[in-house]
Amino acid sequence: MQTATIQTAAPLLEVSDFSLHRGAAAVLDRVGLTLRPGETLGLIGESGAGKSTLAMAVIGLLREPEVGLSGSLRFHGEELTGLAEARYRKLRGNRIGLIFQDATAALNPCYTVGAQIAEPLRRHLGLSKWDARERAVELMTSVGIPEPRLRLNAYPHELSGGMQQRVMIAIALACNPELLLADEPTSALDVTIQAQIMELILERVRALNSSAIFVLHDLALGAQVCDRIAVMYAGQIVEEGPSAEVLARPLHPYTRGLKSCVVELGSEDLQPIPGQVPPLNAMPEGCRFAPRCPKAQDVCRRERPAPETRDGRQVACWFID
Ligand SMILES: Nc1ncnc2c1ncn2[C@@H]1O[C@H](COP(=O)(O)OP(=O)(O)OP(=O)(O)O)[C@@H](O)[C@H]1O
Repeated sequence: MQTATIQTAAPLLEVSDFSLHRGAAAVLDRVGLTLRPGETLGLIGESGAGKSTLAMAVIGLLREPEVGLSGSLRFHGEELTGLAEARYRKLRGNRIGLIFQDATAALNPCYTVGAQIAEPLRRHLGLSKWDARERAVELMTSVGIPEPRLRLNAYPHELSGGMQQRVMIAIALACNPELLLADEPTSALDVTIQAQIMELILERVRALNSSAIFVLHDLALGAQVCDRIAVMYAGQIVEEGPSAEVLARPLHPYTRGLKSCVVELGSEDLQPIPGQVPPLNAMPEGCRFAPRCPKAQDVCRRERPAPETRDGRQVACWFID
């Protein structure tokens, strides 16, 4: 979709001031994001930043009373926090698809892959057994599974990791979802096929004109495959904006740190970010990055900076250059 069209379209997903607590700990702290139809967003950050937690909350797999929720998650204007499970079931696997990082764990070992691809087609689209089977063959072809008719009857363990991931992509996209959540979709795969699978997901997302959120560790990969990037640190979004600009000129000190890790990797100038992410039960009062930030002043330790619009992006820092 053209960038100008995307910018004016009504949001598909709107996350505002959204927090998620596990006990007293704010795993997500006042997160804000907007995703428009046809847009791809990379959610980038270190392990433990809260990326998967946000994806799981959007798809309704982390709900009250298991966790505490506040703020708002809207899908096509419909509030998702507090949505009845029966309603969520109509969205999940239908209008919102999900790809997990580990297909072996996500696929049911007791059912053939054909049955697992056909299930959402029958449940959400009401296809007959025969039609669902034929559509499953088409979907398997579209994700590059050779001899799909033969493989319909295979159990997950009979397929390679890459083929299992292709099956999961077929399931996630079976009902042409408007939104795809892909949580580290290639990290459990061999390096040699990671790029192929990422390319396949992007190609299918574009073909369906769907929106997608990719949960990733890698800033450079996120910038390469997504229209926009949101950088998360310790449960907060510190910077969000168009990928090329965020990568070329990061404004938040944490994004800069991530970039220097990527760009300098393998060279003698590698500059790892000093220190560690604080534990959930000991988060700093103000900016959560302050203890590791080279620019931190008293105000950073005292008060959390609100996101500010700068050069077409949102940056949460007291000292943006
Ligand atoms: N079931 C759980 N119980 C308690 N704490 C949890 C649970 N799952 C996640 N957490 C904590 O929530 C925080 C966010 O975790 P999350 O998995 O969302 O991060 P992430 O950015 O997706 O990391 P990764 O890239 O490693 O998946 C972490 O501090 C993690 O330890």
